[in-house]
Amino acid sequence: MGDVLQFDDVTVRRGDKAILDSMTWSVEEGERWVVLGPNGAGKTTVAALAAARMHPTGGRVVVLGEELGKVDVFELRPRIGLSSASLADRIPRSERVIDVVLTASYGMTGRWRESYEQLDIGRARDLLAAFGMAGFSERLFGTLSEGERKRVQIARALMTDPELLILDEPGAGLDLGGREELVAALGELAADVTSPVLVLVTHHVEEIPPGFTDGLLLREGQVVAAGELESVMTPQHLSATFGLDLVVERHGSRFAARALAGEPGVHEARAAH
Ligand SMILES: Nc1ncnc2c1ncn2[C@@H]1O[C@H](COP(=O)(O)OP(=O)(O)OP(=O)(O)O)[C@@H](O)[C@H]1O
Repeated sequence: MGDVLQFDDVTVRRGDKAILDSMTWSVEEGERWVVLGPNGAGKTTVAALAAARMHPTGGRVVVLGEELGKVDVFELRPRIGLSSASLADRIPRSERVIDVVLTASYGMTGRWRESYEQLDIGRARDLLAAFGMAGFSERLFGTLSEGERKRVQIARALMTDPELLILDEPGAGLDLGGREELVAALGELAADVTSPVLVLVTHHVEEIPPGFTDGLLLREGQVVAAGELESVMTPQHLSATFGLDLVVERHGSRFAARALAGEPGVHEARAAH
């Protein structure tokens, strides 16, 4: 039984389609998960369930010890940090960066706690600095680059000091430098024992930060593999997940994948095994 997340036989239906199909998954304290799969695999659906933003059609979802459907989600949500494209779309472009981060804590308390004002501002500044955004506090959110916005969103998601942090495609739309900066920042977060449990949704194995411990591979609403990254990140599992023959390489703490097709040298190397 996962202390942090427990999905038992979870199904989500939309019309006559099961976008998640009998999914079982456990997440424990201290783990750092990556949820990997192609477009339409059900990753965002998993993230929305884990963040208590959606209820399952069937089965049981337990988040931080509370079963969805039996808990007031408005009490549960402040314990979960979420960064996603749909939440980002709701951030006013005219809001100052420091306020984007600070308003996460208003959401938690539902009111402005005068006596905590300086503490909150200090925390927001520290979080922005941790994600390389120290000089951006007074800028308007709408004037930031895509990569800068992603980093502000993660700082915002951490503002309430959540027990669980869910990042749905934080690397989407970033250039190579932006991606590498994000991966490094998430690697630092993963290495910090005081960090919340992390769940990172991505399409790309190259975006898995160092220090991530576990992987959930999804295809068409079903689990292809789940467990320790070492055992999950095989060419067989990833090929089944993405529906094409893949070569998977590990360089230190990072992964890379590419299609086997058009790689005769690789074919020969594999045939020789
Ligand atoms: N409200 C809905 N009605 C019908 N189908 C839906 C609905 N929401 C999601 N789906 C479908 O469910 C499937 C899974 O969607 P989901 O967004 O969870 O996938 P994903 O793995 O996050 O995809 P992507 O990588 O493209 O963001 C998709 O085929 C999507 O079209």
